[in-house]
Amino acid sequence: MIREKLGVYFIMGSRNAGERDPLEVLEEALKGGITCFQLREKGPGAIEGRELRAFGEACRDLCRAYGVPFIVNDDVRLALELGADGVHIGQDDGDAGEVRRLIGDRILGVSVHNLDEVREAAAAGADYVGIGPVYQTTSKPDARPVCGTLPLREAAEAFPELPSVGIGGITAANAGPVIASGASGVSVITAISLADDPERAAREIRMAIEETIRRRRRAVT
Ligand SMILES: Cc1ncc(COP(=O)(O)OP(=O)(O)O)c(N)n1
Ligand SMILES: Cc1ncsc1CCOP(=O)(O)O
Ligand SMILES: [Mg+2]
Repeated sequence: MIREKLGVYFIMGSRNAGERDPLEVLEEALKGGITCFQLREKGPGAIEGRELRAFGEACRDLCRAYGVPFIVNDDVRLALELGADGVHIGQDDGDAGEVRRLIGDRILGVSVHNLDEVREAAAAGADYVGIGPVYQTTSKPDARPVCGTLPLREAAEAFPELPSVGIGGITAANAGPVIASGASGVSVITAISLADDPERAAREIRMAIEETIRRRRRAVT
């Protein structure tokens, strides 16, 4: 079940780790307990072609070694070449139904911003939706305005069968309300990729969401 794999969904490209080796950062994040990884190669200095494929292969192999799904952002062809476990697309990245046909039963994630888009993603066969930016982010210059946690709550209430993740500005300190709103997980770039200690950062986010889940269980029993 993909829902169980979305808890701490780390996203990174080769340029998101500052001065550090991104593969070392990914391995530390895996040791810290991330549950899903997305290769998102964007922005200044983004690599492409053979270099990107080699980086993608190294990310994929690390994820495999830790039993964590490896998702590719935007690029269906790269995902298929790398034998990725799935693809994540946004509203401007093509038709979700067509991507579903191209990737077969691999994981399909779709970015959404309102209930109409959630409905369309579900109809196209999405396995999960990404909703955000929940909080202020510096990682996506073309992000929509901050939406807070309300769209996560609305999506969880209207489409309980479709798992969601919150994204944008999420840290261990503010992950709780995202999960409390009904999301199955949190997607994170900066709070892990630029942490002094990515392993500890990943572990702290995981502990924060597990604590929220425990509190919710206690509240309903
Ligand atoms: C899990 C997750 N949620 C949302 C996004 C954003 O996708 P998109 O809107 O297509 O923006 P880019 O990431 O392509 O810049 C995501 N990548 N992952
Ligand atoms: C890809 C994306 N989509 C919405 S916000 C965002 C960036 C999230 O990065 P960060 O965790 O650094 O805020
Ligand atoms: Mg995209």
